[in-house]
Amino acid sequence: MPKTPLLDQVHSPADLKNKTPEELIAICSELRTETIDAVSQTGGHLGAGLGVVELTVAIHSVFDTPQDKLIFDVGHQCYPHKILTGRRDRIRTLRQGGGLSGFTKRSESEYDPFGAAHASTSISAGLGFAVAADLDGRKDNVICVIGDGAMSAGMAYEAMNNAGALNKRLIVILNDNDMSIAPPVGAMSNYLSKLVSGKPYRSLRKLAKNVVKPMGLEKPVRKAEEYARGFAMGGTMFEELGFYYVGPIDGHDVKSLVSILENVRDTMDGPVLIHAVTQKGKGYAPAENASDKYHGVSNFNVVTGEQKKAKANAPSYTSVFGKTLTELGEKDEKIVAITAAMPSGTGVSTFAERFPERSFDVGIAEQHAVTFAAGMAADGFKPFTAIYSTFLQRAYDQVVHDVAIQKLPVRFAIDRAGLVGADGATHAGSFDIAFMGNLPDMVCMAASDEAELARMVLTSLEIDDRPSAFRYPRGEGVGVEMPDVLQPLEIGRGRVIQQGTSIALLSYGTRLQEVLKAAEMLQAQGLSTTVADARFAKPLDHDLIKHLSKEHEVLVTIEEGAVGGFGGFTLQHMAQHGLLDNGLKVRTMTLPDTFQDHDKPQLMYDTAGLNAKQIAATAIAALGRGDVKELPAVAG
Ligand SMILES: Cc1ncc(C[n+]2csc(CCOP(=O)(O)OP(=O)(O)O)c2C)c(N)n1
Ligand SMILES: CC(=O)[C@@H](O)[C@H](O)COP(=O)(O)O
Ligand SMILES: [Mg+2]
Repeated sequence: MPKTPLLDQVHSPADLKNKTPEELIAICSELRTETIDAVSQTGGHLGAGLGVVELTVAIHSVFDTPQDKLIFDVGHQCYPHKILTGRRDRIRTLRQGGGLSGFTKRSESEYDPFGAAHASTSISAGLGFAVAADLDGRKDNVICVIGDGAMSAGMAYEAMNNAGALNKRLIVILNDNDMSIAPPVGAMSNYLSKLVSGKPYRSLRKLAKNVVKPMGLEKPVRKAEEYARGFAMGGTMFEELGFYYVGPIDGHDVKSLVSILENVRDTMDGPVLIHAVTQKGKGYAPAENASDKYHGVSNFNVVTGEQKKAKANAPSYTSVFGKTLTELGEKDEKIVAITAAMPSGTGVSTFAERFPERSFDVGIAEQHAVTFAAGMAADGFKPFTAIYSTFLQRAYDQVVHDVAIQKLPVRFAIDRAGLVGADGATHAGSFDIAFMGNLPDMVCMAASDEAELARMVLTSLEIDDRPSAFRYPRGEGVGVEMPDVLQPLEIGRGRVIQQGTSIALLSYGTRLQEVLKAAEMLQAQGLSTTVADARFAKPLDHDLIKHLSKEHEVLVTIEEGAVGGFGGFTLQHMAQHGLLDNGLKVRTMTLPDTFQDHDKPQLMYDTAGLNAKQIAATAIAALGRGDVKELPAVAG
């Protein structure tokens, strides 16, 4: 454990009050060391937190949190904040089962007034707090810390548009480190760079003049001054939106930060945007020098920065998607790939290396990504929109209104389907089976292994008269052999993997491996078991379902998705076609109807009851035969 004598005396933000600038600088240094040491043991998001150490210390020393509300956008940069707000003793449990969340979370601390993990929500939430305080007659300060990447999303502008009009007391700190997960993209990013490069950091003296004075002026005079100042600055978009713009300032100069924040706190009467320039990974050489600035890391050696990555036994699903799409792209010039700020996370980067002109990183803008794809599809292109399941939630109206209703052939590559582990409930890909499967004309597939995924990419390419989607999980494939020549799947046809007579296990997605293990357990009990891979949740394979229903005593569906998904679709079909009328025992195994906290995926699936033993136990319990020993429904 690093030596941190000053930080050891900080038990809550109150202990940061009345410190000298020199003491605050020393605390920042210790806080940085402590953050690095903790994440070296737990893994997690490191670069972003290192970039906001000074901001975090300055904010907590100036404002009265938790009465004043500090809202971190995304929340992946909040580890230093957790250390300062009474959670230091658990900081080495970050992202571990039962431990601290890797994001801000209301249930974890009163210092986390608003939970996050998806980007660009902070200004909206902050404005909500500001208005609530105002309506209650309280003078709380509300401080939102939002990154330049998160500033690319429409929600941030919707919020600023509203905030500028409402003119409430709201402080937005734009943490501009010129990085998203990948290098930031878009005109806004270029604009911020121009703002930063066009002016040296504003000195404290100049800022004092520019911040304190105008804020003390009467409103009409202040307006005139703002215009004049806007011209001097070249005019900032933020000012046009009704924010008082302060910056650019050095986000690592804790002394200046404290002065500026005090000024803003004591003089503002409307929305203020403080443009702080920071460095992602600041103060830790391996992070500063890494191309991804250590955005997300596994455990690592603090001295060398070397990350301890487990050896891969099979290619990841993401890489199989990226590689397959690139191969298909060689033969079909109409294929285009779209990512919303996750080029490497989705494997679109592989396609982009080969076809830069046909790849589009649109920034953190899932809604736009989907409608942008719809536009291209309407004009004869074949867009693959690769978005994590959890982030696709944000673009649901675009999926419905811009794609599905117009029956446009947008292909949705839904990565991170199912439970994702350490990122927890906010990132779980739980809902897409249900929310995509209930859309007319949508073709929905789930890969059970990496070879199946490759075939689904091709199948999706060939579906050119309506939208289609295929889902696959985070992490490694199963290690199956990849086909030399890809064959598309027949739409709406599943496959029987092993034929039995008593129990039918109908799997949708990568639980198939657990289902096969469950089948072995059942066979060992003398229960003849059929295993089928549904492949499609829409259209359902009616013949397969009929066969399974008619030829077995028990039918169990298994999926890595929330209630109302594949099992629900299957049950509804069976009910409407009389397949439930003859005593068949049906069980649907889904994720539980709860938001599951972070843990190792295998353990989360245990809690969800979706591992092999639990599948076998469910089938046996449904069978209800006295001569068959019931299995305990615990770890598979
Ligand atoms: C809606 C949504 N899309 C994508 C992501 C994935 N994501 C997490 S952090 C991040 C980059 C954020 O960049 P920025 O706001 O600049 O913060 P920094 O990491 O640079 O501090 C992205 C794209 C997300 N959390 N939410
Ligand atoms: C904070 C965030 O949303 C991302 O950084 C996310 O943690 C990435 O997850 P993967 O590691 O699955 O790409
Ligand atoms: Mg950034």
